[in-house]
Amino acid sequence: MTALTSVSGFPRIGSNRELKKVIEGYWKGAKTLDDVRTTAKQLRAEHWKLQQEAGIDLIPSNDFSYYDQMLDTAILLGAVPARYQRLGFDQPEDTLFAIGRGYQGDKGDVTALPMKKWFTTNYHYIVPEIESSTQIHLASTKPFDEFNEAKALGIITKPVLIGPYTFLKLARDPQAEELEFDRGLINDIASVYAQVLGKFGELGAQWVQFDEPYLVLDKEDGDVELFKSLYAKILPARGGKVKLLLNTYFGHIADIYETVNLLGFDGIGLDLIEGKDENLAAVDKYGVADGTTIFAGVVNGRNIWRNDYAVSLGVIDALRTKTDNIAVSTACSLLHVPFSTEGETGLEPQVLKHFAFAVEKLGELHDIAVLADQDDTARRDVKALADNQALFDGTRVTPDQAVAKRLAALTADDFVRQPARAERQKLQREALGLPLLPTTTIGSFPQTKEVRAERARLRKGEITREQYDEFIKQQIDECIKHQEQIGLDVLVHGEFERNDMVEYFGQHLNGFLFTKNAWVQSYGTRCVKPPIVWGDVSRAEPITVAWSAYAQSRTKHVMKGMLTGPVTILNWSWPREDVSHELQTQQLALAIRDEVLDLEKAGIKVIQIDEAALREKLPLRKSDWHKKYLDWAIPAFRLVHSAVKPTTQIHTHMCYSEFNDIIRDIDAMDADVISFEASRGDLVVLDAIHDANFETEAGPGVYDIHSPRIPSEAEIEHRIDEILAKMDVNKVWINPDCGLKTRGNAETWPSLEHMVAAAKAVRARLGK
Ligand SMILES: CN1c2c(nc(N)[nH]c2=O)NC[C@@H]1CNc1ccc(C(=O)N[C@@H](CCC(=O)N[C@@H](CCC(=O)N[C@@H](CCC(=O)O)C(=O)O)C(=O)O)C(=O)O)cc1
Ligand SMILES: N[C@@H](CCS)C(=O)O
Ligand SMILES: [Zn+2]
Repeated sequence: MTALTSVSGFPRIGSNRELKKVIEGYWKGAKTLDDVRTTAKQLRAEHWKLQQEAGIDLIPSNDFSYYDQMLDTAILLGAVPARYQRLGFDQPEDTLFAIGRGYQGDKGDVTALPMKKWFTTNYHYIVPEIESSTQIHLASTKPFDEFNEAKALGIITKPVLIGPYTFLKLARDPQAEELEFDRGLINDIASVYAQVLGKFGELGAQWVQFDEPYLVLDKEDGDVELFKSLYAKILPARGGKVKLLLNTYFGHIADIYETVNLLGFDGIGLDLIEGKDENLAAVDKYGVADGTTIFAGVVNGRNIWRNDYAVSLGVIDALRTKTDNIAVSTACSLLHVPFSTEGETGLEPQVLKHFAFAVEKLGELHDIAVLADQDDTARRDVKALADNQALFDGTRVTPDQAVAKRLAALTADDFVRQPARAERQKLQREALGLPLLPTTTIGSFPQTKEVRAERARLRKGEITREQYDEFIKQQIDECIKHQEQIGLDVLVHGEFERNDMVEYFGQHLNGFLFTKNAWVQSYGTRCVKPPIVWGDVSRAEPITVAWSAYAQSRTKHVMKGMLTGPVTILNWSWPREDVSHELQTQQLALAIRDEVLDLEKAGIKVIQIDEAALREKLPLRKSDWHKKYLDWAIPAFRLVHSAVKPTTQIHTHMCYSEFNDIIRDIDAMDADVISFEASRGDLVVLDAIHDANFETEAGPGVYDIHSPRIPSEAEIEHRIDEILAKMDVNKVWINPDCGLKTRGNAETWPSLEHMVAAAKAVRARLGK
């Protein structure tokens, strides 16, 4: 019998981002809630049928979400903060959207719940709040409704839920530093999950999947106990009717595998891509309990490349020495890959044959499962295996010798900027003549419908490049005029010419390929279309120089150049798998270094090199931080800027501020200034800045740009005071959290006006 095939989760946004379009249409008043529900139902049916046709045995349900699966879980558990319930919406979707994106209208004024990165992905989840008054209970029928919906189509799905351990570890108590896992909360949560299992048993589900990616992180005191107490209560609820798959991904669970194995789950999902060696070693050491099926995650849910069947079969053969109960699975949800390669007519067939998006990965699961049950001799006759092997024989691209030569010629000095930072900071203060507490922004200004529409017209050939450039220049002019009017100190051009901060750079570099439609959900309805690293990377032409030079020519103020750094370009692209990330990042670093030096030549005195994704891709296990990442990521950043003049001020930006543990590594980037997000946790980062004697000047964001809310001047002044209590006033910059591209002009300008006024008020109080 062929091994079972299982999919952890499927993209829900739709082959043509139908879900995004209908929901955004609803928000604008152009679509009704019925339209949203109808599209959602059609998408679910379409996705289930696609998987059925591909021969998948365990097809997920409840992987669909209007906004985010973590938010759905909070709603399922009754963890909806009172302020959203008080809005009193009739329709549950309206409450859900208010939690996800905030609400300002006749029913009230609430900010959204905060978002965070979903482990090391570019997907953001909503961070649930559990207040002491929260009564955890089974509060929604969504998972059951979707199961029944599929059942009515003749498909018995495998419902998927975020597991209780991961939910609790990611939730927070708004009134406390840390969520207290007291017995009551653990019992209440476990009891809801037990009810869910029982109910699925009654409805006729055969398998239910609980996702516990948090198990791949290092364990803190009490974590293993928490996990065991939760599941000791949940597992008996199977009642012999339904099987429970404990699914893990984004790494290995070697440190808890023995415990998990002893608990008697019906299935254990292991990531055999990112956690391959450690997970295989754990299975080898502790074996597999009788009655447990290993869900072998061999099909990568985070890349776009074809699976190497020989490697996957090698993994399955190794597992077979321990158990015959194996299901072939995706290593994580396919949420993180684009929908299908169909329609990517811009790519040569010779290139496209190397790609597998979500739909193509279904075929791979099926092929691997069929091959897994054959011996070596029989496998040799299978065409699918021979065709697959051919993809991995030989070299795909001709190496670029010039790039290799340039890298080989680098010396240790190329990674060190001279003179030392303290000396540079003095020289820059004199050269730039900025006031105390200088004000600036992170780079982008609102990417309005008008800006995007003009770019769409250029793409369709409806306007010429000259007309488009003229339009962008007008946008820059207006943006500069406004910035001057409100009195910002360091100006930006606004990034109007960019579709995205990574795709745009890829479009100007050799070695990249682009898709038409390979969108991946980033948060809510927002998607990204990462470019693909196909060959060796070098700069094809100056990328931003003309725009920055134009902008500088329009003002007497300092105009900040705006670049994306090498680590972020790689992390938000689809990287090659035939060469290391380190090498690809170095190639990118040289390309961006060329751009930095050209900007300097063009008279740009302040250059920001965004490394928004540097913190995000920090390995999940601390033991991997340095040897697997920081030891090459930080030097790559230094390579980008080491050759500039002492008076050229280098800024960097990170959207994520949880870098207390790597504060010295951030300082070792040797930037002159860093700006970063400053939501709730950041007071802690300010302590770290203080304690570590952080050398880099810093701009902890003084207001949250993810919300349309306009912060008052007093509020920002208070925030600046909080910052000054922890930092040397001579090293503080005043800026928002992140770029303003997703905001509207209506809220952007008053917010910035308040920010500048607050900075001036504090300066006046300090007598400066
Ligand atoms: C800073 N962030 C970024 C991340 N990752 C990136 N790669 N880029 C980032 O900026 N990660 C963390 C954060 C938060 N994440 C995001 C992600 C996505 C957006 C966003 O605004 N996305 C847009 C799409 C952006 C884009 O590529 N726009 C194109 C047009 C694309 C399009 O839909 N075109 C239409 C036609 C145009 C029209 O008429 O409107 C079409 O093809 O049908 C462009 O500008 O040219 C989104 O809408 O999802 C923000 C933060
Ligand atoms: N310069 C970019 C950084 C975003 S992380 C922007 O302002 O949008
Ligand atoms: Zn940012």
